[in-house]
Amino acid sequence: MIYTVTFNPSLDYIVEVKDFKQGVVNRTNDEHIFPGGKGINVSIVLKNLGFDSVALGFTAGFTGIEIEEKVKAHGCNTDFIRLESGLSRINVKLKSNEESEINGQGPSISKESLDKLMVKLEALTEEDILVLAGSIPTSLPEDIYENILKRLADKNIRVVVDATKDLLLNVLKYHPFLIKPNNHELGEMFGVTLKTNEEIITYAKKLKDMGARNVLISMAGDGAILLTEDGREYFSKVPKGTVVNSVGAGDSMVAGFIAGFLESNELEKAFKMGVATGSASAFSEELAKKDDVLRLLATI
Ligand SMILES: Nc1ncnc2c1ncn2[C@@H]1O[C@H](COP(=O)(O)OP(=O)(O)OP(=O)(O)O)[C@@H](O)[C@H]1O
Ligand SMILES: O=P(O)(O)OC[C@@]1(O)O[C@H](CO)[C@@H](O)[C@@H]1O
Repeated sequence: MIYTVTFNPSLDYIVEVKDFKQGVVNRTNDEHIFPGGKGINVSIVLKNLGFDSVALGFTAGFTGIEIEEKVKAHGCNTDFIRLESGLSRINVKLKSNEESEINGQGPSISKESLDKLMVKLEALTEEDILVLAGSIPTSLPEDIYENILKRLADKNIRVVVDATKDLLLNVLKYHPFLIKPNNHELGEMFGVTLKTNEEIITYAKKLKDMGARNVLISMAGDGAILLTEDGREYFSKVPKGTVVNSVGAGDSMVAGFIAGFLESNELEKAFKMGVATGSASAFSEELAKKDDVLRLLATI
């Protein structure tokens, strides 16, 4: 089974405002509320591609109940831990001349609740895939992903991590099967600005040297790069199309990669499927649907 963990789920409030102006009352032209958080997005897209998963994580308050209902409405299995207090966050995604995001901090997670998650994770076996994705609420220590992988280290679970900075760097010694920073996040990790594909490959190799098995670098409309554990390097352009909503495109890429790998057992095919799925999400209001993914896959 595939398990996704979202420490900090959200309701994503996507609002479109023509010519947004600061300091005045703006009115929306269009608005949507989607369940969000990176692991949840991975679970939804996996389902759209025909793969079951279990969405794990923490929810709180009425927003948490709504998130869980919406995730279930997509046909996903959920096993969230309900927190005693607080509210799952509402993340605002403002689409105007530019795209801006305001992501909330999320509720506090107590030690008891964290222990409940660990019990669930310790039941995983080498047959399973674990996806750890997204930020963690400020109440949790920065080494939480690292601690999870440390405790699961002898289980041979294939782990996918989509996180930034130290949250990602600290897990590399546990040899995650796949990591997927974007090119900007990769630069931030090393305190540099990366401009060319050669520079990006140089720094992606450092992540491999630090322990990652396969490193997938997304570069939005500029393409994607995969470095595989057996030393191969792939570059792919992305399909052409109109970007409608890029929220969750990176998570969709992760889901597409996992689906492609489970279908073919081939990293190159997984890579292409990842790119097609990321773009299918970017080109639609909601997350990628299978028909769109297959149509784009044929062009890669
Ligand atoms: N302008 C675009 N044109 C085509 N495909 C795109 C575009 N932007 C994103 N994508 C698709 O989505 C994938 C992931 O994009 P991106 O690099 O923006 O990830 P990300 O920064 O993790 O995204 P997010 O945080 O918004 O989920 C790309 O590899 C590509 O397949
Ligand atoms: O604050 P985080 O956890 O880094 O990111 C959360 C988030 O921006 O990521 C998803 C898109 O990738 C959205 O559904 C969600 O709102």
